[in-house]
Amino acid sequence: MMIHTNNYILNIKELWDDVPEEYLSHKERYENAIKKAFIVLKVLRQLHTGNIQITDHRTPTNVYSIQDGIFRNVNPLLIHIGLFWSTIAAQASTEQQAEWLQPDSSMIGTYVQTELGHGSFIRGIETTATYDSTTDEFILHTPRLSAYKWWPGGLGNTANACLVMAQLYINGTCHGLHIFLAQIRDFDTHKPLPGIKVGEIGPKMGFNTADNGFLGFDNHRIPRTNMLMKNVQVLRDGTYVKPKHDKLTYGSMLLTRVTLISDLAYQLSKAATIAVRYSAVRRQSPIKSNEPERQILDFVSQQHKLFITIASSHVYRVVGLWMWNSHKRVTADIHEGNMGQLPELHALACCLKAISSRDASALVEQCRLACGGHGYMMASNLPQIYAYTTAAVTYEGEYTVLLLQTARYLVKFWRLAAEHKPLPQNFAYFEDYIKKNFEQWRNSPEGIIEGFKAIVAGKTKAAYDTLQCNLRNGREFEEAWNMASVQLTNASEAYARSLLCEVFWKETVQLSTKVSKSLAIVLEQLAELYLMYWALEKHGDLLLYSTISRNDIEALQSRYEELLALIRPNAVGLVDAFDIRDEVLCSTLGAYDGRVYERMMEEASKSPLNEDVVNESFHKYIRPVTMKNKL
Ligand SMILES: CCCCCCCCCCC/C=C/C(=O)SCCNC(=O)CCNC(=O)[C@H](O)C(C)(C)COP(=O)(O)OP(=O)(O)OC[C@H]1O[C@@H](n2cnc3c(N)ncnc32)[C@H](O)[C@@H]1OP(=O)(O)O
Ligand SMILES: Cc1cc2nc3c(=O)[nH]c(=O)nc-3n(C[C@H](O)[C@H](O)[C@H](O)COP(=O)(O)OP(=O)(O)OC[C@H]3O[C@@H](n4cnc5c(N)ncnc54)[C@H](O)[C@@H]3O)c2cc1C
Repeated sequence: MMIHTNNYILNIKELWDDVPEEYLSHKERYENAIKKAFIVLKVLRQLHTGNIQITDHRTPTNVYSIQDGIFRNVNPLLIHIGLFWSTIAAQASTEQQAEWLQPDSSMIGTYVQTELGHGSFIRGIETTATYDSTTDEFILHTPRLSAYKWWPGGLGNTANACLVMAQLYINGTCHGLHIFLAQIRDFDTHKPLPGIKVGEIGPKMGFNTADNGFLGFDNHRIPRTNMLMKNVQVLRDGTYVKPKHDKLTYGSMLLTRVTLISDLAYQLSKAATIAVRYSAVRRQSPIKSNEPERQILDFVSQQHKLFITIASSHVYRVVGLWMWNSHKRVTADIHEGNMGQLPELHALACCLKAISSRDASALVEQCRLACGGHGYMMASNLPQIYAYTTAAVTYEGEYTVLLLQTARYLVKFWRLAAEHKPLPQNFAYFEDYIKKNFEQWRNSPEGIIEGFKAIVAGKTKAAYDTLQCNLRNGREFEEAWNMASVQLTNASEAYARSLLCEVFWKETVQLSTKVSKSLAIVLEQLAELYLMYWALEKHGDLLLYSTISRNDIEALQSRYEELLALIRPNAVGLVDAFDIRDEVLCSTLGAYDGRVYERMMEEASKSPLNEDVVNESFHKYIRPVTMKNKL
């Protein structure tokens, strides 16, 4: 059968709610989501086996985007699809993959790493996997409460299998963290297997259909061959065969951090679409006293809040793709045994994941605020998009922790520069900074990119100098590092900003040669706006570390305001171009037809509190008090 994915899925009635999910209980929400998840999974399986074929162009992001509309929240199978299978595909041996990656597999899995006591510092994970050579098995064990797994999506009620991160012990020697496949529930009855304590962790700020769970093992045995053995092996006699790089086990986190950048771009495009369309419909006060009320989109301060969101969505889409391609290249190299590019990829993924999630959640919240009171309604969908987006600042590596990873990389290159040792081309600007080879400031995108590099160099130098000073004062390295950590994270943030500006500008200029002149103009305006916005936000840093002057900053401000005016006529067209269907956007404020007030009233009529003209609580609680008072 040939189908168009969007139309096919959108026409499955059971996927769409009559009652908005906010009115459901915690339990009902899960049950509703799981019903939909398995309808979607069935379609995905049919696509995989070729039983149905698609006629539309499909990328991982837009399949995911349809799901976003269906669930309005999170697919409880998100981790099964996004992390469980991909980790097996990346880290299991060929034989294991042949056995486990069957399209009709009974396994519903999740990725189980974080514990009650440890999330960021994964070397501190306490779950153990001890090899028993007499039975050729690993014994999974949770030694204490803090070692309980806590958070994995889909674990609470749905998964019957999982990939567990645990400390590997062989003959009393700990070999560090490894990944094991463990069945946790019976495939037929779904009851937890003996030795497994599993459940759901309760309501959260968002992700309430994600079925996050806890898990403890009481000496639970699995076959030796259930350790993921592509990069590392334990042989039958207990011999440990080391991996080529000891962080290959962390590969799933690396891949997810890369993927997340594009997902955040998509969340931004949803928020921008809602807020810009609403701002074109909403009128509030005249600008000149003799005029009718104006669309709030005509207020320049409103444009300042919204156009940066449109631009940032493009930035993260472009940079997300750039990172995806780098990841593909580096993975192919690793496959050939060459690990040389892995540290750079890790450093880039860490700071870009950190900054993209932080920017995206701040901008989604800005869009919500830009919709005034109506943005506070769940029916605007902005609160849900915010709750979803802000979680990404924490999961898959907490913001500060990831910035500190990138700082390690920057400090290494600064040390080379300080010791006048050869530097790779992409860090040549460290040497220029040391030699005070400062470029004359240019008020142009290229000038801003150079300026941002000067900030990276200046902030890395400041952090490095503080680190050295702490060491000279007799501190241990780790303590000296902790004392310099505010400056180290600042340097990492600056590095991410310089990358975002440079990659986005270069890619846009290239793309502009391939599209119509009129489109090229708009794309370049957006890219320029992005660079100007951040130059103005960081003008204090530019004054500290580059040759920018007060006059230059004033000129940048004027150009920025000029760009807002130039983009204004295309603002609605730009968000329409994100091409997000109403069913996926799920917003009374952001629908394509602009019937904002009608839709708000329609949604309000669905409130169970409007079912009865007089709610029964009146008779139970209100009347006895108010009538008594009257007597
Ligand atoms: C369309 C699809 C949309 C996708 C949407 C996805 C939605 C997802 C939903 C939510 C799912 C969430 C899942 C999770 O959260 S899973 C749990 C994630 N947990 C974390 O990320 C923990 C963060 N902590 C860490 O990663 C590590 O603890 C940390 C890196 C901080 C430190 O590790 P460790 O202590 O082992 O490191 P060391 O200090 O010993 O060594 C540091 C050196 O190691 C290098 N390194 C670290 N990580 C990596 C890596 N991944 N790859 C390569 N190299 C790595 C690092 O550079 C250091 O090197 P140097 O010593 O040379 O500096
Ligand atoms: C919605 C959601 C879904 C999740 N899904 C999964 C999942 O599917 N599977 C899974 O295994 N896990 C999952 N997690 C867990 C997630 O990966 C962790 O919460 C995350 O890695 C952060 O760890 P933590 O909670 O221990 O925070 P902590 O590390 O305790 O952080 C608390 C604070 O301490 C600071 N801090 C910690 N260490 C340092 C340091 N070295 N230097 C400076 N500051 C530091 C942090 O910056 C932060 O401010 C999920 C979490 C959420 C919120």
